[in-house]
Amino acid sequence: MAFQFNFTIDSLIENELPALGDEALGLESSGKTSVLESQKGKMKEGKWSSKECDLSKEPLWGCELSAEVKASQVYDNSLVKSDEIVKDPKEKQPGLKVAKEHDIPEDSKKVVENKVVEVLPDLQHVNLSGVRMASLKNSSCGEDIVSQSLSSHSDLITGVYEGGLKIWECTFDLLAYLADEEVQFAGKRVLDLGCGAGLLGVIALKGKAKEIHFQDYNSTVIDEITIPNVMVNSACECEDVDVSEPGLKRRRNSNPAQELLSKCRFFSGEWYEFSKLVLSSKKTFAKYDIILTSETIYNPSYYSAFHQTLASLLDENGQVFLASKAHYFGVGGGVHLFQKFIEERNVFETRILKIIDEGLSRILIKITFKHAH
Ligand SMILES: C[S@@+](CC[C@H](N)C(=O)[O-])C[C@H]1O[C@@H](n2cnc3c(N)ncnc32)[C@H](O)[C@@H]1O
Repeated sequence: MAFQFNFTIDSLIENELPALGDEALGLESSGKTSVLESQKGKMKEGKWSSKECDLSKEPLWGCELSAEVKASQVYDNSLVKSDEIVKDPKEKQPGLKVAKEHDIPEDSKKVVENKVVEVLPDLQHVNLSGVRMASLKNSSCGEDIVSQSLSSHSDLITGVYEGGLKIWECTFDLLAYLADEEVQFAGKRVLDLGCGAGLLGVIALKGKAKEIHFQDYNSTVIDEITIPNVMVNSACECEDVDVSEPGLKRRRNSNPAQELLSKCRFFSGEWYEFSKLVLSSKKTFAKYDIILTSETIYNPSYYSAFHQTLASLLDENGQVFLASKAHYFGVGGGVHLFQKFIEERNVFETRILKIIDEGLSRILIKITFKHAH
């Protein structure tokens, strides 16, 4: 697949919407360069390194600490039972967006048509500015999150849009860690929780995971970004397979990209609702061996739902790899607050895997059940 970058769409958006800041356009770093743009320059080196990322020193912006968030910082110590979805009564919930499973479109060409594909080391993804631009033009249908994000000058609108239209920098930290530590996915059931672009799940797919589920709050993100990304990477993965290799058996008429895609399921919706949906799904559901999650603990008012989701969906010997900034200014969450929350609940234990100390620290942690062997 050709390497393509389309800077025209980015500049088109900037020209059409001159009053809006970089953040509103999903450009995460300070100045005019996005994390992704900086990655393009690093691409030739062919391997992830968190040190190479152009990392934002900027706090999350545009979000006032609401009364809702402040209220949710009072936690109760009740034990979470892993098989029940019990909402914390003290928690004031953001809109409980109903969860749904998304069908995988049959015509993969249609899904990626009019989308520009960019290449990162070992990965491809659709150009996000292009998707935002196209969504703006069709803003009369669906969730309309792009125009809401633009008009509110925010990458996060509680209960409306939760940030999945861009790739956040801790994703790159976790990608680097998974590669460096050669974390094994073969035969595993994996969830990319709060997936956005879904690059973590794509790496699990490439690592021959048995089953990969992708969840994002917003259905627009799943339809316009996650599914296309999984599709382009599945197709690309299959191009790399030498079918003439002796001994490589393949069913006649089988479509290898389709086979890879059939390992994937896609969900949108709020975390409590998502957990309920998969646990009650008619399709067989086995708990996840690995949950990958990046930049999902910024808002303390979601901690109860997040914790409950991990507790109800993680296999008893499973592990969660979580990447987060140490602190999210404005929203109030962060690693230390979340660790404190976990300690108080007494269900999981956490271990710090890596601290990336460049300005605002970013931290990778592993979460396992306390009783895991
Ligand atoms: C800041 S984005 C990070 C996206 C992606 N993981 C990354 O690192 O690029 C946070 C993600 O968590 C998910 N999320 C946040 N709060 C949620 C909630 N209460 N229920 C369901 N999903 C939520 C959103 O879907 C969103 O994609």
